[in-house]
Amino acid sequence: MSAPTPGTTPGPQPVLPSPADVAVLVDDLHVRFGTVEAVTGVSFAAPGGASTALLGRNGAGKSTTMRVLAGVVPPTEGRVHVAGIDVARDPLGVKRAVGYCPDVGGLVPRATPWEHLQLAATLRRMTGWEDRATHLLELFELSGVAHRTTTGFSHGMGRRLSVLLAAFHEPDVLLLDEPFDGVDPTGVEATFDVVREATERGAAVLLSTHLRELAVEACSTALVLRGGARVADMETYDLKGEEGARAYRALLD
Ligand SMILES: Nc1ncnc2c1ncn2[C@@H]1O[C@H](COP(=O)(O)OP(=O)(O)OP(=O)(O)O)[C@@H](O)[C@H]1O
Repeated sequence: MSAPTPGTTPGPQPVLPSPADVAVLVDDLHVRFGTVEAVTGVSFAAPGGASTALLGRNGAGKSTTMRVLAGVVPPTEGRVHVAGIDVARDPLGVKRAVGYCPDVGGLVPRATPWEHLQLAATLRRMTGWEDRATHLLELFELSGVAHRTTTGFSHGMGRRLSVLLAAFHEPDVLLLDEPFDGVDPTGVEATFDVVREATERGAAVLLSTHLRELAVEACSTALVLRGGARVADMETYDLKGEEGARAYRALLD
């Protein structure tokens, strides 16, 4: 991966591997909503066993890109393969293959966390899932509310449950959109654990956030978006500390 000098225009688009060789392949993705061009020709590849942060300001196109990867929003143009599946041809197959924590919503208000897990296990025909469910509820400190409906959950509790549900079935591609939004330090640490566990078993993790420091902690590489376009593709090491903060600001301005 390469990073352009901060403040300059990005270099040429990356040379992309074959979809069979990577967990996620995005080739010249465009997404338009009427006259709004949310994503304007983004290309990147994400391998299994690695975590990639999608960084950028509000409106940069992060969530739209994540929705395409989750099979929720179709690409207007471009080629997108997730876990070997073409999202335009088989969005349902993609939905089955990934674990997706959307930036908002996704929870059933009248269901408890345990019922969410039961439902996910049933839909995915999982057996022997109870120990993992119990472990994850403890990790995210949700054991005490496992049998309470999510209606009265705080924003942070809902976010923690959404991350937990995305990771529950150990997907080959884990998509976390703004997992740290409003989440306390315990939830942040639990999310780091889930990302580490996923990459250690060979999954690809894509994590969208505008929080540079947490992206550095959670991910090994970063894709920086601005105005729907890719402006850098770099090691998160280069975004560390004061120098990293300056480099990041230069990419956004
Ligand atoms: N369904 C939609 N209809 C119209 N415009 C949309 C829609 N979804 C996204 N957009 C527009 O596309 C652009 C990119 O939005 P997106 O949500 O992908 O950005 P983001 O980087 O995730 O921002 P944030 O950090 O605020 O979540 C914005 O201009 C947004 O208003």
